[in-house]
Amino acid sequence: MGNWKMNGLKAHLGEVETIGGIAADHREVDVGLCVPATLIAAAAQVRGGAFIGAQDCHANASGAHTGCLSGAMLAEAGASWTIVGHSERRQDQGESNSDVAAKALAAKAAGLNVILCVGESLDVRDAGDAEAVVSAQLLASLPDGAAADWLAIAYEPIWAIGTGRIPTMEAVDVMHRALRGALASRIGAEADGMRILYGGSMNGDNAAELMAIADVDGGLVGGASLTAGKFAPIIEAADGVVA
Ligand SMILES: O=C[C@H](O)COP(=O)(O)O
Repeated sequence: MGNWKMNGLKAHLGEVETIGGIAADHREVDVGLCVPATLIAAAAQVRGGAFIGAQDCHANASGAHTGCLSGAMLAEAGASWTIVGHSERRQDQGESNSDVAAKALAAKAAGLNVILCVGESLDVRDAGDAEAVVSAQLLASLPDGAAADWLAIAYEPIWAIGTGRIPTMEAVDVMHRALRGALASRIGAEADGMRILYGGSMNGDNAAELMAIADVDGGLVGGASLTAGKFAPIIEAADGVVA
């Protein structure tokens, strides 16, 4: 899944169209782009084989929430997915774990699939507490009724986002196993099928190795999803892992 964050104008819809065409050639892989809300409707017109997603969803279905968008609005515009709980929103908008769980439930109620993000700061990583802290964050953010047919998790170490740095493959493996275990402690066997994506400086050079890790089921990709040229090798790497 690509996350365009606060990037993209109508001039960039050609990238959506090209990525949609590549997605159509890789049907074994679920490919999507979470574009700015202003582009959802137009992107949905040219999406080809790619899903279109939003980047946030309000916890309420309607009401006096100036500047916010409900799940129904996002779905009507053409989104079939939304991200909730991205670290940039947790930080910039002060979203708490319970806010994130409420947003996920509201998105599900509107028929959206959801990617719920978790991840640790560099201080937490350096202190050696990352698995415990992120597992606790996940369980505190997990909505009631969490199930693999509508919810995916994205593990994004905050210090790896947009920095070109990634954890060692071993560290990713250890974290994803821990998150799978945390999920299992709450939802039992349903955890086996829930996709856990890795995010944070994934690119065409590291995607294959990251996605070959047993409990890594895909990627949440920022910068390298902005152009078809950079996103295509990641889609191809995912297809190679599926094959
Ligand atoms: O949502 C995507 C992530 O924050 C990763 O961003 P990045 O690939 O630019 O590091």
